[in-house]
Amino acid sequence: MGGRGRSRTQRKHFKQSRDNVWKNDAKSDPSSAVADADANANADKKTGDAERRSKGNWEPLNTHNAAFEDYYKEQGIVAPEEWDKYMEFLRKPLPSAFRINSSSQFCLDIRSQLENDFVKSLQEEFTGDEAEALRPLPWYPDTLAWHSNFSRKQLRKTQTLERFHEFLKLANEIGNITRQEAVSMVPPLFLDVHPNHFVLDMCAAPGSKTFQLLEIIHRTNETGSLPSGLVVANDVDVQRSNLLIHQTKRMCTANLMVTNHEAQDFPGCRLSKFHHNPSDIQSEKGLSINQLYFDRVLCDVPCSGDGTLRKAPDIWRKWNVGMGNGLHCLQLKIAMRGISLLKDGGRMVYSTCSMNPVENEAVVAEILRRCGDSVELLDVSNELPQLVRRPGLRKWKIRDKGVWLSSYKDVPKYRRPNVFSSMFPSGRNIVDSSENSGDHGVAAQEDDKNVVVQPPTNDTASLSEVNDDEISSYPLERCMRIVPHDQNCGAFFIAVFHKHSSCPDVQEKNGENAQSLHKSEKIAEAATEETSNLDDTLETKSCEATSVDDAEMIRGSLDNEPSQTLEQDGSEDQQGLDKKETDTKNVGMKRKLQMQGKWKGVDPVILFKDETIINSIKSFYGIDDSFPLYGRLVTRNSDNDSVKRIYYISKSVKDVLELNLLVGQQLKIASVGLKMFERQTSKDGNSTECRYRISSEGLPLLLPYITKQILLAPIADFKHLLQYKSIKFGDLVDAELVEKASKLDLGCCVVVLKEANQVSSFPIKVDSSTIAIGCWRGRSNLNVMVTGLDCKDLLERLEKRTETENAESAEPQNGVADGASNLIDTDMKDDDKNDIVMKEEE
Ligand SMILES: C[S@@+](CC[C@H](N)C(=O)[O-])C[C@H]1O[C@@H](n2cnc3c(N)ncnc32)[C@H](O)[C@@H]1O
Repeated sequence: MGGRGRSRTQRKHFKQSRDNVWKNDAKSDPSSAVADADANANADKKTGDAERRSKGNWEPLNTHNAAFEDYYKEQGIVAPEEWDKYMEFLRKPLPSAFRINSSSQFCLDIRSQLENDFVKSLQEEFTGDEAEALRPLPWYPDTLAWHSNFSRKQLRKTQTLERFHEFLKLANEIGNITRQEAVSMVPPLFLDVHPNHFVLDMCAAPGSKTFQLLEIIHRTNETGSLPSGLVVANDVDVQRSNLLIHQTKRMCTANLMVTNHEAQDFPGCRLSKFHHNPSDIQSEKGLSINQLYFDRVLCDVPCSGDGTLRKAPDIWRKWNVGMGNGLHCLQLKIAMRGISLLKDGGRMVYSTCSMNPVENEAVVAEILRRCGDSVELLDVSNELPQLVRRPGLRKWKIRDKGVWLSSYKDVPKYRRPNVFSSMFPSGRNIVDSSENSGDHGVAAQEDDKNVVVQPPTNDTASLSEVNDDEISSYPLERCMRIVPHDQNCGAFFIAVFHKHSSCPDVQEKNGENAQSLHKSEKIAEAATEETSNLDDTLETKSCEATSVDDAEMIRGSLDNEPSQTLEQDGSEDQQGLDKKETDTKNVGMKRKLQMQGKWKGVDPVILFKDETIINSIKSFYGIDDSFPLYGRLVTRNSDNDSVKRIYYISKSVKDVLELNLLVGQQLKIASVGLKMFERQTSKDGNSTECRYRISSEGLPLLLPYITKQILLAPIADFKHLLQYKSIKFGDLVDAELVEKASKLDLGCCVVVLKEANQVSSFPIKVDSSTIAIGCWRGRSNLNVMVTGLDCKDLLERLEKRTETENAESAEPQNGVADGASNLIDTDMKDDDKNDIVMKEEE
């Protein structure tokens, strides 16, 4: 079928992505060269590296940082005898990795191409280490994730490698594979997601993990049906969210909602806060939910990012202890909000791409402390056994202002607004009788923290009770730390929580005060501001890390932010689509409408109810009644006359949207739904009875229900269409196709590839293997409405299939006969090509 994942990703932002700083390093071996376009590589690099380059200064990057080495040596992050190896790997460029998108229609073809073509041909070409340079990641299910370690030099060396490089580039651009750091693929695998789950990805941009979550949600759904779950992908950064929106477009999903909130304040959408009798409202509206609770929460928080040193070596220069210390509070707040949004029985994964215990084990321990028996840190040592990981630490220290601190009692009073008891292994606060409550030291702060969550009483201790060498009492060895030298990858930290029951204090406080700052949070934020003024400032902007400073800056800019996502009508104008329609009246109208939405600068999501338009679409394409259209279409424009794009939403998304309306639009929705219909701009189109064409993203879902404007094309005509994009009826080979095509109404139509032995019967039977493309029936020709890149890819896939089928059918025969039959085939194709070109010239 047109195939989920066939729409081309717009990569404008990726093109502005982080330069591969290893490129500067003349002496290093840039073995990560194939990852140039790594979708995750998006951090701004305005600083030193850019300056150095602009001055033409290409000296190798410094991969030394004494503070970093001192810090991690003291933490015992690896055994002393491993230290040199650990550092050696951290200084090496990161091999690239990619995932075959399981939702791609060609997933199996791609896997077999890798296994049977590239792995074999590369093995023949290379020996020794190079032979291992392309291999599946053993721990990833179904051989769908791959490690590739060829240097740029190697990629130019042989034809096989050049072909492999071309394959990777095209597959990535089309959306058949996703380039993603190997360790970054791990957290979603531990989340145990099912298609019926409501999943929240709290800090989701640029979206590589969201993409994985969506793939799992869609894993088992049959052609033309949608899963009952959904993914809410949230990120505070609007620009990074736009990357996510483009990235996930390739999924062609109606089960995704993208929001822009500070994750620590993610709205709970509680109906009971707005209505005295929420159950009446709920049953009256047919809602199945009265609050946003999730079965799964992914909490991939902003972090210092030192696990990405191999990919982003500029971190060597920037790293300082303040980065981790300054993020601890925010990470904790986000994780606690995640727990409170989790259903009883639900699972949350907390992850960072940092190796720092203050961002990792300290946060995990504090969650357990605050939640008591309601939450359990799971032992997942039996899951993904092939993934090499190390147990979490139970002992660590805090470094602040050049001093090592083993316990909170060592923290000087003036540093207590910055260094919190939760950062230490015991998490113990100190009750010091010399401190009175009027003091802005820890007592006041901890009092304040208790406004949010009552810590267990044994959380405070007298000075004499606290050991110098603290060890956490929680089973933190259940956490996982992935280090680079174990399996030649980046570093990552993962902890998996199970929520047994709600923790009433946490839940209530978070729910009630979702939009406001607590006094303690204000103190923490003041402390953060102070931290950022210190020598050891928070300055990371690495790809997978965003500092508190960024979040603050972004928060400030949100109010002035224009409609930025493509989903919003404002940016449609930017794209130059149908400009004439944006007359002064409409602009005025749109402004007014925007004002009506709760979120300034964000067009509200509106249920599309125009029956005349819906009926015209339904009857033009003969959409079967079993496909629910009414109540499932949304737009970002309430003026029906100027609606250009109509999106389709799943039942789960519909429920959330309705709840959101009832609770006063708490959710700031950047993008929602699957683009299904687009207003056609062609002159022919305006003369048809239906003014909307089916978008290529929407086609896979709608295809089984279309009974009109649909054609069945044999392989020769189908290939010609892909090759020449426009074919006159007279040039089509198949007489039946010519007859049927000329009888269609002018406008959008669908062309389905006729399988070898398929008989032409209507309605056309489709399944997950059906290949179809959107076309335009003009006065005398058929025009393809698929991007050139998609045509190229699809054509190559069809050629590949034909080759395989030919090879299989020719197997018992001798080699001479094989060659002959291929030659004839090729000659015929050339004849056909000439035929068409000649006729076009006529
Ligand atoms: C580690 S990255 C997430 C990577 C993402 N999960 C992925 O796999 O592509 C952290 C993200 O957190 C976002 N962020 C920072 N502060 C945040 C906050 N307070 N609330 C929500 N998102 C935040 C950043 O914009 C950044 O995109």
